[in-house]
Amino acid sequence: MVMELVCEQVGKKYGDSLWAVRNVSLQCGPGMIGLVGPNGSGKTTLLRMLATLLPPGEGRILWNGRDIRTTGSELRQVLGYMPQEFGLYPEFTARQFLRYLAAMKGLPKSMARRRVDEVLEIVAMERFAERKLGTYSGGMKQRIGIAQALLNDPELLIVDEPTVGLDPQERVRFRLLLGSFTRSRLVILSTHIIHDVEAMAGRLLIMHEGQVQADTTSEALLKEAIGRVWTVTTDADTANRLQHAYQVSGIISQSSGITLRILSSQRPHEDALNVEPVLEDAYLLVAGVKTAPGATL
Ligand SMILES: Nc1ncnc2c1ncn2[C@@H]1O[C@H](COP(=O)(O)OP(=O)(O)OP(=O)(O)O)[C@@H](O)[C@H]1O
Repeated sequence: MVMELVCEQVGKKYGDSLWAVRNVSLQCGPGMIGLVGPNGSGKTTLLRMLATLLPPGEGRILWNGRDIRTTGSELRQVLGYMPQEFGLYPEFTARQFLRYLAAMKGLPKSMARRRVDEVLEIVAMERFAERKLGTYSGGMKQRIGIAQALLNDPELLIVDEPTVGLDPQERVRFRLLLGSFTRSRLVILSTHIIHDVEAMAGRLLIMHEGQVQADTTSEALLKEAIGRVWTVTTDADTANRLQHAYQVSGIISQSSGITLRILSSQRPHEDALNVEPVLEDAYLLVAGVKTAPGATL
């Protein structure tokens, strides 16, 4: 089965001057791609263009070699999309809601009933299928969001910030669930939290101000960060000075002093110890983001 998504210098401008996405060129095949970047970096805009919900202002998007501007309905047949916010009808049960969406997506009635049961099973929600959506937790709602995106057994699954609002346990469950889909599909998952994709995505696209700043892998990112991550335990004044002078990826306050995790090519302090990077350090080095004080090590 061919499964290729290509972006050729794709751009989108809102109003006269704000380029939400600019000059994005990509070639994507099966597997999971993590689209990572801070809020406002253009992830949603790019995903909406890929999902045919927004026409590109510039450039072309090709699915299996054909421009989706003219063959959008073909792509929509094999597309599952879970937007950042989707409307759930609180009075519907999960089963009613999914049957309704299956009908909207044009699945024949006989097939729809079976498929609704299948997707409920995939997201492990059969037990709650007769409960009203208004009574669901955030994690349960997200599972239904994924279930609706899977109704047509999509080749291309696009998921926009699925873990926002989930508690840590729900996050882990959700990651495992998504990870199980990737084998025979192209899954694009956007997040501003690198942990959401670190174990699953073979490829990471780091977005910054509408552009793909890095097209890389977790391993390559980590490799680049070797030798550039330090910890130092010091007094409050020195810690304060270091925080202003360097990029900091973590802070812990202890009775022995304040321990900073510092990202720097050079040793930031004579007592600083070089430590092994984790993906978050590596990402912050590329993204150049200063972490707010209070972040954990
Ligand atoms: N409909 C719109 N009209 C005007 N500006 C918009 C619109 N949608 C997004 N933007 C702007 O475009 C830029 C990119 O936004 P976008 O939502 O694509 O980023 P994002 O990385 O998905 O962020 P978030 O996770 O916060 O949604 C931001 O500056 C945003 O304010």
